[in-house]
Order: sequence, then C-alpha cells, then structure tokens
Amino acid sequence: MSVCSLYPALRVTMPWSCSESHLGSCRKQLMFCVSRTTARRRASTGVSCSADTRTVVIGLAADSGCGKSTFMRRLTSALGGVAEPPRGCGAYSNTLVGDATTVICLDDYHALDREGRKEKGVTALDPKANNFDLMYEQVRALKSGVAVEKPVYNHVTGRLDPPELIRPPNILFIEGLHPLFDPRIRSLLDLSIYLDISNEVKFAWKIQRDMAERGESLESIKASIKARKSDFDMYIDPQKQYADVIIEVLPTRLIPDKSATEVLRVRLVMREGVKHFTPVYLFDEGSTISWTPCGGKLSCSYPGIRFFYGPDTYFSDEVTSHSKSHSSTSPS
Ligand SMILES: Nc1ncnc2c1ncn2[C@@H]1O[C@H](COP(=O)(O)OP(=O)(O)O)[C@@H](O)[C@H]1O
Ligand SMILES: O=C(COP(=O)(O)O)[C@H](O)[C@H](O)COP(=O)(O)O
Repeated sequence: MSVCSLYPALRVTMPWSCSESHLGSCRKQLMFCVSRTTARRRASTGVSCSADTRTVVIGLAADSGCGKSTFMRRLTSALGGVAEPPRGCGAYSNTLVGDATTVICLDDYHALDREGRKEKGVTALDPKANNFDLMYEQVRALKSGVAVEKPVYNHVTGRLDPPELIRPPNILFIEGLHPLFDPRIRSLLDLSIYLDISNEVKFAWKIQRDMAERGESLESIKASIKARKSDFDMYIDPQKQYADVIIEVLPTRLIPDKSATEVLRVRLVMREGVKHFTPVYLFDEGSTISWTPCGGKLSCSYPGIRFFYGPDTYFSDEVTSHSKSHSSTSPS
C-alpha cells in the first residue's frame, strides 16, 4: 500500500452525519469546530500518508461509556469490510479486524485484573493498573510491521485470557482509557482523537449500556462512577490536551426543556499542523457561517437545526468553529 486516506470517516460527523433521514426526526444538535489555519487548506477532511512499509497508528481516548467501541465499529466499517474479532481468537477478544484496519482495545493491557484492582484498591483508570511498557513495545512493534502476541482482558471474568496474535494492519487503532497518557506511546501516534462526553450524557450512555449488556445494577454503576471520578479527572480527562481531534458531546442549548440525553450538541475541534491530517472547513475557508433554517420546513419544533462555523478557542489555541445542529434519535 502506498497511500491511505480516511476522508469519509474523519469528516467525522461521527455517528450523527447530516442525512435526510436524520433531519426528519429532530433529536440531536450538532456543532463542529476546526482550527482556523487548517481550515484554510482545503475543503475535505482527511488523514493521508505514505505508508509503504509501516502501519499508521491512530489513538482514540475516552472514559468508559463514551462511545469508543461504537465509534470504532462505524469507522472500521466505513473503511471497508466488516470488522470482526481475529480468526481463531478466544470468545472474549476485544479486537476488531477489518480489511485495512485493526482496532485493539487497551483494556487488554490491564496489569491488574479485577481481583487485583480490588485488593490494591485501585481503579482501571489508575496507571498502576496498566502495563504501559508492554503497550508501548507492542504498538511500536506493530507500527514497524512486526506481529505481536497481545494479552486479552476478559470483561466477563475480569481476568486475563491467553494472548492473541495481532498482525500489523495498514491502519491500527488503539482505543481505550489511556492511549495518550504515556509520552512514548503518544510519540507513535499519527493521529489522536479524544471523545469528550459531558457527564450527563456519558452517565446516561454508560448506565443504559452496562445495565443492558453487562448485567450491572443501577446502584453498582452509580457506585462505580463515583469511585472512578477522581481518577478520571486525574488520568483520563487531561489526555485531551494532547489530542489532534476532540469531539465534545454536550447537552443542547437549543431546547431548554428537553432532557440532556435526548437532544445533543456536538463540537469538533481539530488542531492545526498535524502531519498527514487535513481538517475540514465548511463552504468557504476562513469564513463565518451561521444558518438556522425556517422552522416551518422541519418536521420538528423550531429551531430543530442550527449550523455555525467561525472562530473559537481550545486550550488557548485559536480554532474555528463549525456548528451544525439537527436532530436524530439513532445513536450509531
Ligand atoms: N454516538 C452516539 N450517540 C448516541 N449514543 C451513543 C453513541 N455512542 C455510544 N452511545 C451509547 O453509549 C453506549 C456506550 O458506548 P460504547 O461505545 O460501548 O462506549 P465505550 O466503548 O467508550 O465504553 C452505547 O451502548 C450507546 O448506547
Ligand atoms: O473502564 C473500563 C474500560 O471498559 P469500557 O470502556 O469498555 O467500559 C473497564 O472498567 C476496565 O477495563 C475494567 O473492566 P471490568 O470493569 O470489566 O473489569
């Protein structure tokens, strides 16, 4: 392979692209934000790279329940083929292999299993519970074209299963709690993404997922959220300062009486000057656009859609803000 490009996926409207079917159902509000200087370059978003011999590595960081797996499923399918666990792996593999992509979940590098964390009184978010040396060695090996035997963390038993073979793909995603935590691992990343989901939305997503899919009770989920809060603030949230792309999901400001988890606002921030990454601008580079369509033409209550693109700041960096609001109920 000589060139790879991710244009459709990293246009990243994430799961909420503005399609006709979404416009009709009126549930979410979107806002995108891109850096001002990168916005000057060209109209399409993309990662491109010459990759004759090496694997492109993309990190996706977020807390539990923030949509990492959902995002990865969508992204890998957009990049070709149905991403599935590797052939011959155990039943509880956390890995997804697609035509050009492999997604590994960094939970597999937990150094302490569930019992071990309990004994030591640490959460999975604590760096002490994770083996960053091995994570670094294996991501580095894959990036340089060498297959690895990666551990597997079994989320059902809470223990480590036998390792699985991971071959170097064209594009390797490393998703999890800490892809941007260790500077050695950051240095291996060609692109980094942070999903910054506001507490209201994150907890609603996590509670519904953990109850439906992981058999947890509401009380135990709430207790776990509480127990993890300080480690989230200390070890997970600060990673966003290193991300090239930040996707914020926040409660709406459009409809004050709607519940925060029904109507969402999304802001996309893209840093400038990232090698091989060409962020998006809307309509006309460097311009400011604000658009609110006529409510009478929407199938939802006015203003169901709001769209904005213009200057903004992120961690003191000047960025340009894209905002697009529309409504949709489908999460992914
Ligand atoms: N883009 C989205 N829009 C709406 N809901 C979402 C979205 N992404 C995730 N969710 C909800 O959040 C839950 C947790 O998402 P998941 O991808 O499993 O998170 P993570 O892998 O970060 O723990 C999902 O079951 C889904 O209900
Ligand atoms: O925070 C996470 C990440 O999972 P996710 O992002 O998929 O929620 C999990 O709590 C730990 O990996 C420990 O796993 P467990 O709680 O199963 O022991």
